[in-house]
Amino acid sequence: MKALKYLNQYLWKYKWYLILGTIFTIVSNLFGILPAQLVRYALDLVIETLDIYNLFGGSALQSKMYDIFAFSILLYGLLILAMALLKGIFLFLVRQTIIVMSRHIEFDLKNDVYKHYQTLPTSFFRSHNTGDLMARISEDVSNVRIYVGPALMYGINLIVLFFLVISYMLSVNMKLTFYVLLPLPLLSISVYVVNSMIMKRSQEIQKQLSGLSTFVQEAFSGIRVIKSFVQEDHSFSNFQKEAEDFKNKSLGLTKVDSFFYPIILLLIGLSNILIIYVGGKEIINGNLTPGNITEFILYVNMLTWPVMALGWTTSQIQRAASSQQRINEFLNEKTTLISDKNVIHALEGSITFRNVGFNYPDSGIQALESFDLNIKQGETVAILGTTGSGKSTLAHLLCRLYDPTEGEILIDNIPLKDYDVHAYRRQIGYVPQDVFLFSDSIENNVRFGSENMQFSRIEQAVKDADLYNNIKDFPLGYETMLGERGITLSGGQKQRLSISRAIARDPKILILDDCLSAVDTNTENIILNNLKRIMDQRTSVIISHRVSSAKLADRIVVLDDGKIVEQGTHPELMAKNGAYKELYEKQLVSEEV
Ligand SMILES: Nc1ncnc2c1ncn2[C@@H]1O[C@H](COP(=O)(O)OP(=O)(O)OP(=O)(O)O)[C@@H](O)[C@H]1O
Repeated sequence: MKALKYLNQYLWKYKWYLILGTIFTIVSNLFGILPAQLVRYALDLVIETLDIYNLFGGSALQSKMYDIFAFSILLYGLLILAMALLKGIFLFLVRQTIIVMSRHIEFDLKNDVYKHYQTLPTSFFRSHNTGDLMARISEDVSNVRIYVGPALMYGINLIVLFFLVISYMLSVNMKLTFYVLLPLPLLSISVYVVNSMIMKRSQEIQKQLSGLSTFVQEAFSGIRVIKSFVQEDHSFSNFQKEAEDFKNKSLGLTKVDSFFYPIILLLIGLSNILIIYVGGKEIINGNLTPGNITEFILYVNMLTWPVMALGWTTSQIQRAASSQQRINEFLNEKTTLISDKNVIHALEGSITFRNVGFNYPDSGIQALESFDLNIKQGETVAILGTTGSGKSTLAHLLCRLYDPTEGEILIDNIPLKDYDVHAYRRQIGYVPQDVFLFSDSIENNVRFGSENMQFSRIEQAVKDADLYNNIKDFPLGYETMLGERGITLSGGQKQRLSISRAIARDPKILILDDCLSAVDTNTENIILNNLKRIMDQRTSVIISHRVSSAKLADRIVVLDDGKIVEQGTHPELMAKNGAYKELYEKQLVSEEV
């Protein structure tokens, strides 16, 4: 329950909706209760007048009496109708305030969670699956919305109605009120017991649903692998297992739910029997009129729905509390990639790795060890190495997706940790190893959020990445839509589009992480030559496992197991007869083959 405190800030923000909603709830309930009294007046009037009416049997006065009597009944009827209409209007206003408030809160909370997700480090996204992230921002926020919307509305309604109905009941007859309310403690206990069971089962269902979404998301992201390995049946049977588990858990919840309503109806029925029995005795004793009994029955039935909703409301509140707790868990996660000084500096582009060591926090794998490297402003450095030697890790550290666990990185002799993260990243062009394109047009994928980027710049970037001729051949040109992960493009085209995106923003430091692996050596040459031209006076770090990518670099650094084993120019390294030469000759032979 404590977790729900987090929502108070939103309730405070939209307090007027809540205050007005409460006022409308009180008014609508008043218009709901008054008809019960009108029914009592009308019924008592009928019973009392009927005797007098019969007394004047046959006389002219009787028909006159009938007219007055009929008119009075009609008036009561019209009044009851008017009250129902007014109650309806105010109920509409209750929904227009409290439910509208809940939608505003849902919107704010979703935005806050999304905004917070974006501040979290990459390690966070590695240690939590996408299904879980999605579940917390969608289902959990929806559960919380139900608490600040319908649950709060029914809760306020129940309190107001209870207060009004019970005070009216007490004013009519204390003894009858006592008997009518006798089953209430029993009701509360059963509501509590059943709700605890509902709660436990709902949590299990929620967990299962998160697992199910992760499974489906992963299966369809990897659908090509599933199909090519003919694993559809296997994948389906795994899905069925998960879905079956979900179904069984849901059925368990339905079973508990089905107990809930009959219990409440039984207890309400018990109250009705008590009214008739005790009320009947009170009529005999002359303390009550038949109108009072009808009024009481109406009151008790008026309480039926809110009392039933009480169970639903408490279970929703508990469900919202567990959802909010899950949301808070993520909201309490703080990024470690903070900067005390927030230096904003126009980069020149010199990079220094000083005794850098790095262990991945989630796996503990040491990817870099005592790594020292100086890259001058304007230099093009190629990083070569076997797989798993730590090349991509260097790119991650340069983009400050992680901080080194030892040593430090200096950019223009200022520690990278001191830079304002966003201002720094804006001056970096990073092409990741696993290309990611958005389901949007080619133009928007290159522009990528830079609304003011001139089209000529996009066009030039596309030309420099040697993608221009391909785009020209597409019927829709730059407007060609790319499916999820850009499946309409070939691997090499995707890589080139990703390069265009990085160079279009005119970076001061360009980091290419093995992003020429899917293009042929000829295209690779064209791109590298263009990059040499556009990155003149700017720094480029070209990571690759192919020596061909290194040929235009000013310097080549060879990595092995997180350490530099060789560095120098191509002729220098060839003369060394070491790892580079071995790699070069191996790749040359395989290319010739
Ligand atoms: N996010 C991660 N979490 C945990 N360990 C990681 C992560 N990324 C990489 N590693 C590990 O760190 C080591 C270096 O990986 P890195 O990706 O830097 O190698 P690489 O040289 O770029 O390899 P490749 O050429 O195959 O991409 C590897 O042992 C790898 O398993």
